[in-house]
Amino acid sequence: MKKLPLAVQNMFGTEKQLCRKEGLVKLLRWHFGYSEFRGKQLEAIEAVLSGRDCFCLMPTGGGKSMCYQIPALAKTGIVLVVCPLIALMENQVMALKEKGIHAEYLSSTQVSHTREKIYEDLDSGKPSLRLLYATPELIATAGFMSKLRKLYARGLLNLIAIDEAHCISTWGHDFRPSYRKLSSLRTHFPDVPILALTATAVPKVQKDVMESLCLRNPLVLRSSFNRPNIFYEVRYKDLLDDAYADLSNVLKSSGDACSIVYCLERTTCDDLSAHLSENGISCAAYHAGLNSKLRSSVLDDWISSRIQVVVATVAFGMGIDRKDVRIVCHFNIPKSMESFYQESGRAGRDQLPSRSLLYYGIDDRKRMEFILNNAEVKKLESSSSHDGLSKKSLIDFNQMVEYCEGSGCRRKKILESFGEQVPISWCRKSCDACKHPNLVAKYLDELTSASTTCKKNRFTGIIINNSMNTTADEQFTEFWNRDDEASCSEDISESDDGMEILEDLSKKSNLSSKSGLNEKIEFLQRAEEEYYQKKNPNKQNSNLVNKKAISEVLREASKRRLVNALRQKQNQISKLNIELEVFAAFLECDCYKYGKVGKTFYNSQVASTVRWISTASSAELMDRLGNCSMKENDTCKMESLPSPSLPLTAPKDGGEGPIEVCKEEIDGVVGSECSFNHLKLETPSQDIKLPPIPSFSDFVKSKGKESRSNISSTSNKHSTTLVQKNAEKRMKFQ
Ligand SMILES: Nc1ncnc2c1ncn2[C@@H]1O[C@H](COP(=O)(O)OP(=O)(O)OP(=O)(O)O)[C@@H](O)[C@H]1O
Ligand SMILES: [Mg+2]
Repeated sequence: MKKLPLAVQNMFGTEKQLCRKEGLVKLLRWHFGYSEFRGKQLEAIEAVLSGRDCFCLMPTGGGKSMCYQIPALAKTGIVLVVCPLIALMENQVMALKEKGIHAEYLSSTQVSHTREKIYEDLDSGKPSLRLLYATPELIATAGFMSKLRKLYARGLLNLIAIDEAHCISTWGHDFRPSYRKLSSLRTHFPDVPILALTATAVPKVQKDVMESLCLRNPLVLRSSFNRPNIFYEVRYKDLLDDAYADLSNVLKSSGDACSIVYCLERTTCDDLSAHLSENGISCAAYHAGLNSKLRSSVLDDWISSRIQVVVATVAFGMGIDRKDVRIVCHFNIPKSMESFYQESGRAGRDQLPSRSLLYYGIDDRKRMEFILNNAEVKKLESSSSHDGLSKKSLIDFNQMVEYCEGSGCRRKKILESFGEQVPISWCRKSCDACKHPNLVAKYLDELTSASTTCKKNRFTGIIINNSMNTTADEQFTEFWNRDDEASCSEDISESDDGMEILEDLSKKSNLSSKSGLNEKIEFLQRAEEEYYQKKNPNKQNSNLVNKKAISEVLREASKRRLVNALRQKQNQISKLNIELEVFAAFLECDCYKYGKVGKTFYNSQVASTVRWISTASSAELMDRLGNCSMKENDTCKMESLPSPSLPLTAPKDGGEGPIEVCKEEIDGVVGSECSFNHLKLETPSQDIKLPPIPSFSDFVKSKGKESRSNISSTSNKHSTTLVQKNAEKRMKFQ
C-alpha cells in the first residue's frame, strides 16, 4: 500500500512533533514497516534534524540510508543525497517510490524531459519532492548549483547526505576524484547540516572525510564493523583438486541460496558461470564486458530469484540491496580488506546466518602483487603528492594475504584491520579458524610445503625492473584506484565519472590507460615474457615458448565459452536460429588463427569474440554466420567444422591433429604464419577472414558515440587494424 508522506505528517502531528523520537518511530513504522531503529540510526537522525553535522560509520547493511530518509519525511523541504553510482540512486529511488515517498535522481543519463520536470518541482513554491539524489559531478555544475542556491535561499534545503563518503578520501579504497568537488558544499550552504555515511573507513580515512567535507563539530557515530551473522572461511585452491568443482558442490549443497561469486577477470566469470550452469546451478555472469541490456536482465533475474547465483566482477554490488544473499564467494583474492569487507558484507543484510567463502590461490596472489607493484612503480614515477599512497595498495593487499595465510581468527583479523581491537570470544566459532583450528593449521602447513616446492616467485624481478614502460604502468591506475570495471566506460561505471573517462579514452591510443583488466593482464604477461627474454638474451626460453602454446584443452574450453555466449544471445533474440556448436567452432577457429602468436593473444581474441557476441545484432551474427557456412577458402581450408563431440585435435585422416601440427609450428617459429592449409577436414571449405571483432577500447569508444548494439563497419575496420597492430607489437616481444 502506498502511503503519502504529507498525509502522514498531518496524521502524526506537527513537524516539531515528528522530529521527536516518538514521531520518528512512527514514520519508520508507517513507511518502512520496521518496529525499531537499528544501532545508531536514531542518534544520527536526531543530530541532523537538530542542525548538527554527523559522521556515521555503520557496517555494510547496517541501515545507513534510513539516517537521511527519515529526516526527509520529518521536515518539509529537500534532502540532497550524493551517491557515487547511478545504479545505486535508481535502486533507492525506485524503492522509495514504491513506498509512496517522492524521491528522484538526476544524472547525465536522464532524458531532458525528466530533468525539466524535477527542476519545475524544485522551482515551485512548495516542492513535493523529499529526496533528491545526484552524482557529485552534477553537483559541481553551475546550473545545478544555482538550483540548489535557490532552494537554500528559500530555506528548503534541509540536509546534505553524502553516501559512501569514503570515496572522497584518496586513502579510501574507492577514491573518486569527483567526490573532491563536494568540499565546496559547506561554503555554499553554511547552515545546512551535512551527514557523511560510510561502512568502510579506517581511522585515517575517517579523519580525511571529516576534514574534506569541512564538518563542524560533527557528531561522530561509530558502530562496530563486526558482522556477527557472517561465517568466514578460506579454502586453498592449491590444495584442492578442482576449485570449480568444489564451489559447485558448495552451491549445490546450499539449496537455492541466493549467492554472489566474485572473480577478478571477466573471462573467469564466463568460464565459471558456464561450469556452474553445466552442473545444474542456475546462474549467470555479470561484468562490464556485457552490454547494459544483458546486465540489467541478469540483475533483474537475480533480484527476482529467477537465478540463484551471479558470477561477477566487482562491477556488481554497490547499491544492490538484496537482503537474503546467503553466500558471497571470492573466487580470487580481493585487492584489499576494505574491498573484501564491502563485498562479503553483501551477504546477510537481513541479519540471518550467511557465509563468506574465499578461495585463495598462490598464483592469484602473485598476479595481484604483480599488478599492484606495477601500479606502485607508476605512482612513484609520477607526482610526489602521492607520497606514501603508492605503497598503500601493497600494504592493503598484504592484509588480505595475512587473512588467508594466517591461522588466527578471521573475524578478529578483519576487525583489527579497521582499527577495532576485539577479543577472540567475539567470534563464537563463526569462522573456520575458530571452528576447526587444527584443520586450518593442517591446511596451512600443506600450503607452505606446496608453495616452497613451487618455483620462486617469477614476478619479483619485474617489480623492480624499470623496463616496464610507462604505457604499461598507466594501465593500472584505474584498476587499483577505482577497480577495473568502474574505469572503462559510462556503461560500466554507471556513473557520471564514466563520461569523463569515456572522453578521455577516446583521445587516447588503443593502449589506453583505461583499458580493461584483460588488456592489462595481457600486457603484464607480455612484459613478463619480455623480462625473461631480456634476462636470457642468448636463450629463447623454451618454457616461454611452450607457455605460448595453445592447448587442446584450452581450445575446447574456449569453444564452450563461445557456445555459452551464443546460447545467451539466442535466449535474448528468440528468432535467432543458429547451430551453436558449429558457429562456436567457427568462431574459435578464427580466434585460433589470429591467436597463433601465442596463448595470450588467443585468449584475448576469445574474450573479444564473447564481447562481440553480446553486443552484435542478429543481422551481424547472421552475416558472420553466412561467412562461416558459405565461403570458399584460400587461407584456411576446412573440409568440415569439427563435430561437437569430436575433440578438436582428432585427426580425420589418421595424421596429426590440427592443433598439434600448429603447436609444432608455433614452437618452431614463433610468430610466423601458421597455415591451416594442411588441415584435412570434411565439409565446406571456409574463407576465414580477419574477424571483425572490436578491440575493447574500440568497443568502449563506439559505445560512447553510437548505439550500443550497433558497431559500425568503420569501427570494425579500425579494430581490425588495431588487431593487426597489436599482433605486430606482440611479435616484437618475441
Ligand atoms: N531499523 C531497521 N530495522 C530493520 N531493517 C532495517 C532498518 N533500517 C534499515 N533496514 C534495512 O536494512 C537493509 C540495509 O539498509 P541500507 O541499504 O540502508 O544499508 P547500508 O548501511 O546503506 O549498507 P551498505 O553499506 O551496504 O550500503 C535495508 O533493506 C533496510 O531496509
Ligand atoms: Mg548504503
